[in-house]
Order: sequence, then C-alpha cells, then structure tokens
Amino acid sequence: MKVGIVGWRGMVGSVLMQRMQEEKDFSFGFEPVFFTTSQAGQPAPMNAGTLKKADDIEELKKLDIIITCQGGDYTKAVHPELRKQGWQGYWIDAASTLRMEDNAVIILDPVNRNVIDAALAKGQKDFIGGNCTVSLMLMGLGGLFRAGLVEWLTSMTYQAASGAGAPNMRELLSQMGVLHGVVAEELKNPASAILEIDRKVTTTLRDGSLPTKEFGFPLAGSVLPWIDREVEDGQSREEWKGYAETNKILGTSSPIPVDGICVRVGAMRCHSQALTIKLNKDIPIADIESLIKNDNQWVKFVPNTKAETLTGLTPTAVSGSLTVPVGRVRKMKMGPQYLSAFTCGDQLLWGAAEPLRRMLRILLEK
Ligand SMILES: NC(=O)C1=CN([C@@H]2O[C@H](COP(=O)(O)OP(=O)(O)OC[C@H]3O[C@@H](n4cnc5c(N)ncnc54)[C@H](OP(=O)(O)O)[C@@H]3O)[C@@H](O)[C@H]2O)C=CC1
Ligand SMILES: N[C@@H](CC(=O)OP(=O)(O)O)C(=O)O
Repeated sequence: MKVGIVGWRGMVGSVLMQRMQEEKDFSFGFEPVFFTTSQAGQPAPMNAGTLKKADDIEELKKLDIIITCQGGDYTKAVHPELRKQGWQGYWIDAASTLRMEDNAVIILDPVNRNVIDAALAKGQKDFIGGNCTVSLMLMGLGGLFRAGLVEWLTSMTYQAASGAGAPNMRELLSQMGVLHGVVAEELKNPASAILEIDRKVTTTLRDGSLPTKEFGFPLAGSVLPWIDREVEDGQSREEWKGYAETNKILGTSSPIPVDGICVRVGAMRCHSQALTIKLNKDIPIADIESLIKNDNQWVKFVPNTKAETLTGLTPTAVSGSLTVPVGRVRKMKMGPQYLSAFTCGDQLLWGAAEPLRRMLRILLEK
C-alpha cells in the first residue's frame, strides 16, 4: 500500500504528522510518499527518500491513498485531473472544496462511522474532513443528535486565530504586543489612571498602527463577528456550513435546522461555542448529561459550577488535547425543552487533523 502525503509541513499537516507518529500510524505497513509544491528533490521526512512534486499526476496515480492538507486550491487543481485520468485511489482531504459533492463523505468517525462504512461499502473514494466548528460541536453534542433529541440548534462561536492560518496566529500576538507596548509604562504604575490607559489602547486600535495584513482589522482587544465570505440571507459561509455540514455528517433524512453567528476572538487554537438547543421533548437533565458524557471517549462533561467551568472549559485548559469538554448544561428560562451548553475544542486536532488520520487507519485496517 502506497500512501501519498501532501501538505505535511503546513500547520494542519504538522499536527497530522505529529499525531501519526504518536499513534504509530507509520508502523502500519504502508509506504509513505511525501509531496511538496515548493521543495521537490529535498529530503522527505521519516527517511522516505526525496520530496516529489505535488502536481506530478503520474506520481500521484501510483498511490493507493492520498492524504492532503495542502489547501483548497491544490484540491481544485489536482483532484479532478487525477479522477479524469482514471485514478481509483482514496482521497482524504482537509480542505472544504469537495465536502458537499454527492460522492464525497464528510468524515468524523466517532460521530458518523455508520455513514463512512456505508460509503465504503458503496465504493466511494473521497473522504473529506469537516469544518472545524461543526466537527467540534458534533464531538461534544453528538449524543443528543444521535438520540434524535435535537429539534434545532443555534451556535454562537468564539473561533481561534488558528482557523485563519499560522500567519494570523502570529499577527494576533503581534497586535497584543503593540497594545501592551503603548501602555507599558502606565501599567508599571498601579496609580496611573485606567481611563487614560483605555484611551491610549482605543486610539491605537483605531489609528492603523496595529499589524492587520492577515485579519484586515484589529483582533487583539476586539472581536470580529464575520468569518469567511458572505453567502445568501446575510449568512457568512462559516455560518452556512453549520447547517449544511452537520446534516451531511449525520446523514439526516429530515434536516435539522442549525444556525448562529460565527465570531473570531483572540484565542490561539481552540474554538469555543455557546449553544442553545431546542429539544423535541422534555427529558430530565440527568438523562441529557448521561447522553452527552457517554457518547464518545473524548467528550468530558463539566459540571455546571463556576469553579469547574473556569478550570476545565476554556481554550487554556483544552489547547493541544483531544478532550472536548461540554459544560454550562442547564434548562433555560424559555422552557423545559430549551437547553444551554458550552463546548470547547482544539481546532487543529478534532477540528482538522484527527479525523483525517483516523480515516487513513480505517482504510489501512480494511
Ligand atoms: N487552518 C485550519 O485551521 C484549517 C485548515 N484546513 C485546510 O487545510 C489547508 C492547509 O491549512 P494550513 O495548514 O493552515 O496551511 P499552511 O499555510 O500552514 O500550509 C500549507 C502549505 O504551505 C506551504 N508552506 C509555505 N511556506 C511554509 C512554511 N514556512 N511552513 C510550512 N509550510 C509552508 C506548505 O506547502 P509546500 O511544502 O508544498 O511548500 C504547506 O503544505 C487549508 O487551506 C484548509 O483547506 C482545514 C481545516 C482547518
Ligand atoms: N473557517 C475555519 C477554518 C477552516 O479552515 O474551515 P474549513 O475547513 O471549513 O475551510 C475558521 O476560520 O475557523
């Protein structure tokens, strides 16, 4: 079995490589072949010879499986050409390009292994990682969906800089640095006037002195309530994915309404979401808790206390781990069928790399 790995040195690709090494995926009896768009001929990782050109269709055609984190432009350029030339291998991809194609499956196996297995049995070959916000929401709340209890759901997100890419993470930190710099002297003096500090910070946020090449606007000291491009009905594309991808992942025959507002905040690599869920019946909170906590081995139920919430249900607590905590679970004042919840997850792990490496394992174990 030959497996081509494309995009392995990018941010998502590096997390994928790290996870594959941790889980000893490379000892699974396949030959890895590494590709690049810019460094062909240089040594490949894992002592796997040299890097091959990522647009070399003849080389790609020799592979049984291609796993790519190279991005949507690469997918658009290479995938149709490979298929046109009759390539029958499996394509595993982090980019959104193919997600909604009829013959593509959105992969999140702890939630939709049944959908994946049915697709494999039908001979489908394109397996695409889901949007990070959607995947993280379903890893946390999958138990309620699978029990058929969700009538509708709204999600208000707090999305990390990493979702926009590595340069954006750097820009966020640079912005923080500039803001600190303009008031560093005042901060040393506990007696300095807070309104003067605030005035200087606000002036700096507005006067164009922050680096904004990546985000276009200040994110440090602010929030950006629009992610990705505009689609129809006043939705952003990130918000559109909530409904489209959730229903495709679950394979619902009657779509569940999912909508909300997606917001970029100054977190590094964890997306958080505040959820309002309309249940289709009134069931006891203890049953709800048990459905959430017993859904998969990564979900962690956080009791609804201030101490446990602030200790365990934050990007600070979750970053770099596969655990998906869910907390703030309670019935809302609107009535017994209205549930609140808050969840948080590492956007580069379950939100990007982990479903891909698990799909590779499913194929290798087949
Ligand atoms: N960022 C995210 O959170 C998510 C991203 N995705 C998808 O994954 C794709 C890749 O995203 P991401 O990993 O953030 O993209 P990156 O920009 O980090 O990496 C993409 C490619 O850029 C090239 N590159 C150029 N300079 C460098 C450098 N200095 N260090 C590392 N790589 C470099 C590499 O290709 P080469 O070796 O060929 O030069 C690399 O594979 C996205 O386009 C998106 O489709 C999906 C879900 C979440
Ligand atoms: N759009 C997401 C990241 C991402 O890459 O999503 P998608 O895989 O759906 O393009 C964010 O900005 O947080």
